[in-house]
Amino acid sequence: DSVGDATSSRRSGSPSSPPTADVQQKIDVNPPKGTRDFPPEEMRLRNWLFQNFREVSRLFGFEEVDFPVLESEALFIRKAGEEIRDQLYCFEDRGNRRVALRPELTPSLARLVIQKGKSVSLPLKWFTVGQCWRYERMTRGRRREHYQWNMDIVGVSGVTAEAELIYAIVMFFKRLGITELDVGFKVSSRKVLQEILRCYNIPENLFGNVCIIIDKMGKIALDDVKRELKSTGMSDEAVGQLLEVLSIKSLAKLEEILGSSGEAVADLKQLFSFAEKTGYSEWIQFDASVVRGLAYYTGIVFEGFDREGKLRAICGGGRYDKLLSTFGGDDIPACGFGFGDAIIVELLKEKGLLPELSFQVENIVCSLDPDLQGAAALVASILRGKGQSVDLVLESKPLKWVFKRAAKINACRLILVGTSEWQRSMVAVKILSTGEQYETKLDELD
Ligand SMILES: OCc1cccc(Br)n1
Repeated sequence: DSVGDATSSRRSGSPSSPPTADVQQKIDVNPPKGTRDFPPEEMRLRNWLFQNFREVSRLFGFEEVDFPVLESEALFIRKAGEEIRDQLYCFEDRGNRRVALRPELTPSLARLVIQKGKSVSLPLKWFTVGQCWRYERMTRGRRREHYQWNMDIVGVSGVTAEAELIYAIVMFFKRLGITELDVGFKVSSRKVLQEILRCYNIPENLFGNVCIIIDKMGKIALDDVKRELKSTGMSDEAVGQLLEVLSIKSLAKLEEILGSSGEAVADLKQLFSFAEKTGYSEWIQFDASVVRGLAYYTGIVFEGFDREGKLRAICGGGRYDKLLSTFGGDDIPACGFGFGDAIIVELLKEKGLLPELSFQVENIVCSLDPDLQGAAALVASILRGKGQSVDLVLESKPLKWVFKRAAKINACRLILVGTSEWQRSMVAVKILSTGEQYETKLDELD
């Protein structure tokens, strides 16, 4: 119906004004605030990064999926006061539907899993790399879009799933030359919070809100965190005890406080044991203050951080066992993570690990005689048919211009279609790195 809308507005709306002869007011050539263009050099880096996302996902046996950037707004409306809600890029479309540019990918994944229902066998291991949006007041000058790599495991209730996800990210870091001396993962479980809140008879329905408030620790003043916690109805004592537990950095200490019978300690001990056995325990550490800022996490949560503390969280994820059922789906356990494309590039720059990615074309083909432009196109198509890249010079240009362009596009070979050679079904070849040149029959050109 959007086409109809467009047409109807043209039919009923203002007639398009005839093209004016004078030069139009120059348009703003910058992309919208908070968004980025990807010119060739930036696009090469982005493709390199995404290729690494995809290769790690392949190594772990995950299948690629994708969803619309535009989703029903309802998918992201959660009561718990999350930042992601405040910054939702949402609007009413021409069909009077409330829609939003997705701020994250997990709700879309949950929607698709429910939609697929019994037609998909569990466990599902899906990954995606997708652009996500937030409408943030530009006062903070932050981006409004980024690309996120997500890996999700649906249908596995044990922490082997979280261990697998964290290990996938460890392998990704290793591929890029980032080591455990550069980054680490803070790991905790929302069940720690749950067990504390139960001790203080805090109602379960406040759980999400309390998590969101705690996630602000370190981002807003501690007194403001305390005030927000009290505003949920928590007593001073409960707030004090909660903050005390959240400062715990050792699993042994946590076990002293919570005992060893609870699920929180059991899950975390198992996760650390898997990390030990898989060989990445030096990458992870327990930190009770990690809760993550999304209301739907129910168990293990983790976030990647740079040990120099210069950057915001590099990635983050956790278990969200109730998300599918809150959407009306079955009660299926799930966990996953999101990994943004911007912070990692800042880290790579910091560490001097940005790759050198140059553009290269194998052949530049040109004819010096305008009557042989067609012949040059034939030579190009023969080479392309053999899987070789060709920059075909499309206008009659002096040889000096051709050599300059050959250097610019990093061409390996220059193929010249000249009048005398062509009459003998030959072309001239120049290897640009060595200067070696020779003639060859067209059908022997390889
Ligand atoms: O990490 C939160 C987020 C979501 C959407 C867009 C951007 Br930029 N950042």
